[in-house]
Amino acid sequence: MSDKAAPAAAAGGSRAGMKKELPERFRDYKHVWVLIEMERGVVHPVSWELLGEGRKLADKLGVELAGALLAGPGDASTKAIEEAFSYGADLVYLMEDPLLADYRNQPYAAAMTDLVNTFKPEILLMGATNLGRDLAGTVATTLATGLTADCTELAIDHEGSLAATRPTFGGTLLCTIHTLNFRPQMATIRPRVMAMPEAQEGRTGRVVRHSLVMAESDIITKILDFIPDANMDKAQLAYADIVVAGGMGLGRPENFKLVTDLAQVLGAEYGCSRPVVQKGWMPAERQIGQTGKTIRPRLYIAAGISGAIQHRVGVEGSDIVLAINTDPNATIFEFAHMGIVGDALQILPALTEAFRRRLAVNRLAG
Ligand SMILES: Cc1cc2nc3c(=O)[nH]c(=O)nc-3n(C[C@H](O)[C@H](O)[C@H](O)COP(=O)(O)OP(=O)(O)OC[C@H]3O[C@@H](n4cnc5c(N)ncnc54)[C@H](O)[C@@H]3O)c2cc1C
Repeated sequence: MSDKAAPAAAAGGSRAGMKKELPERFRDYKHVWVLIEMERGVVHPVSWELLGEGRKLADKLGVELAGALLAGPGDASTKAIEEAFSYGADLVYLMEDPLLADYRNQPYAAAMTDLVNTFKPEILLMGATNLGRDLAGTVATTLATGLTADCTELAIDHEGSLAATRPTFGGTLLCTIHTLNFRPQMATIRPRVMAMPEAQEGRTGRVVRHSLVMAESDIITKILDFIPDANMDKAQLAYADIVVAGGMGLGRPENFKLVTDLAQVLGAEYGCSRPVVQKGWMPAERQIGQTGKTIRPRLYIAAGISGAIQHRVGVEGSDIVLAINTDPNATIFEFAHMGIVGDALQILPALTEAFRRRLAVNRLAG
């Protein structure tokens, strides 16, 4: 690692093979950037997912991939930087300042805007998290650039523009927005939509330090206290190893206890399909699918869920999908890895009991 500034462009000839020549005013804009979102020393995993995706975009453009890390002094930045390199970053732009220790829109937006104006990223990606959504809007407005929010897919089109896909009209359509005429081209991306990249141990890169020019007296918000986030379970659902979900096939709200019982025995998170939320049987943060959470667990158990496309897009990154459905022709069996044709009201409690016994035996066996 070094504190030297980055070279002007990556080796490999930038924009090779792209059809459109860039306007003169865009010539200085290089690199694909990802915000490494860190709060209280903990990096949000969406940052690594975006570095994995950013790597593909940067390779397509023939430019470098950078992480932008805003942190308070001693916020475990060294570990975060090493991880960023291992997940594909060539360099990390680091701003360390006491004003960046905890997220506040004003200093974070000032820091990000200054970094962008100084180092000119071509593409800037952030997670569609609470922090990312709040920050990206302010940064895009300040920079007078376009922002495609809540994306589910990213690509580089034949002109070398970012092509960012997101649901629109309440999820009834997917639209792809091409942002060739903006710099930086900004997008927020939903957690878990992109696969987690393989870490390459020992991979290293450069660190470029930059200072924040701001005083506490410039900031209109003050942090008085921290209150635990009542919605933390949302994040846990998206990143859970095992998820058990129920759909309309469960018939009545009381029957969702069969889902939560199995989830509890397996140490899993639980979720549901959209009509279940619309009926008020489960809270909205438990909805899985195109207009809910995207999940990528090792095991997804779907009980009484038909497998409509809007549900499927939220679960198809799961390693194993186990479907329980009375209808042998249900769509979910087209993409499930394992299926049980039968009544979920009987099968769920049977699975819960079987797992309970097995886990008890395992515990006794040490
Ligand atoms: C714009 C838009 C966005 C959407 N976004 C989402 C989204 O994010 N997530 C989402 O899930 N949906 C979403 N939907 C809705 C989606 O199209 C489906 O309507 C929904 O997924 C169906 O939910 P379901 O499978 O629970 O219910 P149903 O389609 O009613 O399916 C119930 C299933 O249960 C089975 N069944 C019945 N009884 C039993 C039993 N005793 N045991 C086992 N199986 C049984 C049936 O055979 C059937 O397959 C969206 C729709 C639109 C238009």
